[in-house]
Amino acid sequence: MISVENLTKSFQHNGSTVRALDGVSMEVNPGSVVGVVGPSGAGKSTLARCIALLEKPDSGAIRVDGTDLVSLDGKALRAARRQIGVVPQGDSLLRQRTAAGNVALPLEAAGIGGPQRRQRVGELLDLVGLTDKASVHPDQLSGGQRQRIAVARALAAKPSVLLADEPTSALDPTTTDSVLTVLDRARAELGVTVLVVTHDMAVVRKLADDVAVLEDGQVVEQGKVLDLVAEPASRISGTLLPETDQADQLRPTSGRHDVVAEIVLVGFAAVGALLPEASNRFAVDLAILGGGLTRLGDTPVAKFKIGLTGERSEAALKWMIERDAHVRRAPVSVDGVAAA
Ligand SMILES: Nc1ncnc2c1ncn2[C@@H]1O[C@H](COP(=O)(O)OP(=O)(O)OP(=O)(O)O)[C@@H](O)[C@H]1O
Repeated sequence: MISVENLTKSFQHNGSTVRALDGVSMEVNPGSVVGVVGPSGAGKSTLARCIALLEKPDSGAIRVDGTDLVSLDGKALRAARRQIGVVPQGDSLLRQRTAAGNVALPLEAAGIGGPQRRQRVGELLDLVGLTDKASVHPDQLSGGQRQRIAVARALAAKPSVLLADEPTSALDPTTTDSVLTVLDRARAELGVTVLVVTHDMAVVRKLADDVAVLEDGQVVEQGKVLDLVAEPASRISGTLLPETDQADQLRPTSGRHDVVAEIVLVGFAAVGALLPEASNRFAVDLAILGGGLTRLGDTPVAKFKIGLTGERSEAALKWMIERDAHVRRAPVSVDGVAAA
């Protein structure tokens, strides 16, 4: 478990103080993929650099299994750094070295030689799906392939945490997917905890179990992605789920309903069965007025604006809430007609 506690970090810039981290606390569960998101300048990279022990915070603690890494120096600090593999922002491979040579770098630094090194490099190239590119130089690789080699290099010293700073920036969606697949494999096959700093919500959508949203150096939201999307007021919900109002514009004839509500359904069972079952069980007509279905990781998640018509509409809605549907009521006007 990594626990970041009340981290602060300021920089002097043109005579003024920039507070890059302003009391950041977060918990990272072992073996999870955590997305750190937020606008440009929010402090994401500074947080990543502090966790990677490349930057010393002004105050606060970074505990890994109870040990505060901020207080370490010398040999203990170098040993702690090896526990954290870093995929730096941008193109970080050495041009004059082959793909295999780049992956081998941390092993050389650790004094691992000969057959052991060759075997480990082979395993890592296999993990990132680039065995056939072992003797190719970075210039002959695509942007996505270069990033996958950077991931392999970051994993070479068998770290327990992999930290990737904007690993998919400047990549097209297909190439982004290939890099995300590699990060997912690192977690699944090596049990590595993955922390991804990104401004790209597609990364959170496809990969992250947990997310922390940074703004002006502070964490303004954090938690499990599937929990946060169910909270209507969460920022994550607003960005990751289909927009119900926009879809409404395509369907202007929402008409009169006894109850109008916005509903979030998480998981196959809820998405597939809850609405038809409620309609049947309570003999209500159920219209979908907007919204849609998406996937977060492997989990289907739906957000619909629904209109219920029939005497037992309220009971149907209550029944769905009891079965873990997350419901927000639409404003209802005085004559009982739901405002569209
Ligand atoms: N070495 C530095 N010297 C001076 N200011 C810095 C330094 N590093 C970061 N900052 C400032 O700290 C703030 C946070 O920067 P940081 O790079 O951590 O944000 P970010 O969320 O990663 O942004 P981006 O998405 O644009 O990379 C910004 O105002 C930035 O200008």
